[in-house]
Amino acid sequence: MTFGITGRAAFGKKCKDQDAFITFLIELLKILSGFSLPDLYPSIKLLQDISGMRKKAEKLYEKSDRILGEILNEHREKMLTTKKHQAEAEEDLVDVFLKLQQEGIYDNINGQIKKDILSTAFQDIFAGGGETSSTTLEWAIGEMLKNPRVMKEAQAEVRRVFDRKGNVEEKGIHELKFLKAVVKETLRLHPPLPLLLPRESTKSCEINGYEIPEKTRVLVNAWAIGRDPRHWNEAETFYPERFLDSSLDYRGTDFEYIPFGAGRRICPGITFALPIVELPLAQLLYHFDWKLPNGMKLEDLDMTEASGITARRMKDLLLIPIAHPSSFLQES
Ligand code: HEM
Repeated sequence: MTFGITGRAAFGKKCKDQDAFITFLIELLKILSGFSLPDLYPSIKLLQDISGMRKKAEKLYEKSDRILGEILNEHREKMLTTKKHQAEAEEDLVDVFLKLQQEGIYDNINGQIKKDILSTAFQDIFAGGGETSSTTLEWAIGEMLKNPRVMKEAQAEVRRVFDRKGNVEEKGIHELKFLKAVVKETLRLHPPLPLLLPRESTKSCEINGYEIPEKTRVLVNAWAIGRDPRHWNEAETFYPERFLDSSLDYRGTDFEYIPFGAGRRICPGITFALPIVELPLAQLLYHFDWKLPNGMKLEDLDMTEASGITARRMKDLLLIPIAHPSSFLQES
C-alpha cells in the first residue's frame, strides 16, 4: 500500500514498470537486511565475493537500470505526445526530473540526466520511503491488536471524524489526534531504521568523554534511545497517550526521540512520510475490524523484530479484515 502511494508520486498513475521496480527494491532490501559477515568486516573485500553478496547486488543493480531506462523512455514518449496543460496536471517526479534536464539544470553533467543519478534518487525515495512507512504501518496495527483498548479508541476517533463523509479523506487527518499519537508511539518502540543510517565522522571529536577519530563509522541506536527508562516512564509499554499532551516531537530537537534522525542529516522525507502512514492507517481502521486467524490468541501474536537495516516484523502480520458497516453504507 505505502509502496503504491510512493510509486504514484514518483512514476505517475499508469507506469507499467512500477511493480517491477518495487519488486526489485524488496529483493534489494532482503539482501541488505539480516546478518552478513561482510558487514562485520567491510574492509575485507574478498568476503563480499566469497559470500556472493557483491554478485547478487550487481545483478540487482543491472535489473534496476533496465527498469528505470524503460520508465524514462515511457515518460519521454508521453511528454512528446501529451498536450502541455494535460501533462502539467498529470506531472509526476520523473516528469519533474526530465523537465529540469530540458531546462539545462543538468548541463554540468554533460547536459544529460544520467541514469545512475536517477537510479540512486529513485532507490532512495522508494527504499527510504516505501519500506519505512510500510514497516511503521504493520507495527502500528500489530501493537493495537496487542492492546485492544488502544485499537478501540483509535477506531472510535477515526469513525467519529469520518462518519459524516463516509470515507477517509486527507483533509480530515489533522483532526485525528489519537491516531497521530499512535503513530508517534509506534515510531518510538519500532523506529524502522533502528540504527538510523551509518554515517562517517569527517573530523575527530569527543562526545561524553569518548574520543571519536576522524573517518569512524558512527551508528546511533535510536531504538535503544526510544526505550531508555531514564527518559520514558514504562518504556516498554505501548501507551500512545504519553504523546497527547506533550510537545515532544520527531523533528530532531528532542534527542530522546529520534526515529527520523536529527540535525543536518535528518530524514528529508519526513513531511511525506507522515501522511503516507496516517492516511492508510486511518483507512484500515475506518473500514475494517481486524481479527487474528485460525483461533489464534493475542498472547500468541509474535512481536519479534527481524534484525537488519530496517526493523521489520520477523513474522508477517496475517489478519482477517471484517468490513465495518460504514463501508457498506458507502457502496449503496
Ligand atoms: C516512517 C517513515 C520514515 C522514517 C521513520 C524515516 C527515517 C529516516 C532516517 C532515520 C534516516 C536517516 C537519518 C540519519 O542518518 O540521521 C532517513 C534518511 C532518509 N530518508 Fe527517511 N524515513 C521515513 C520516510 C521517508 C520517506 C517517505 C522518504 C522519501 C519519500 C524518505 C527519504 C529518505 C532519504 C532520501 C534519506 C537519506 C538522506 C541522506 O542520505 O542524508 N524517508 N530516513
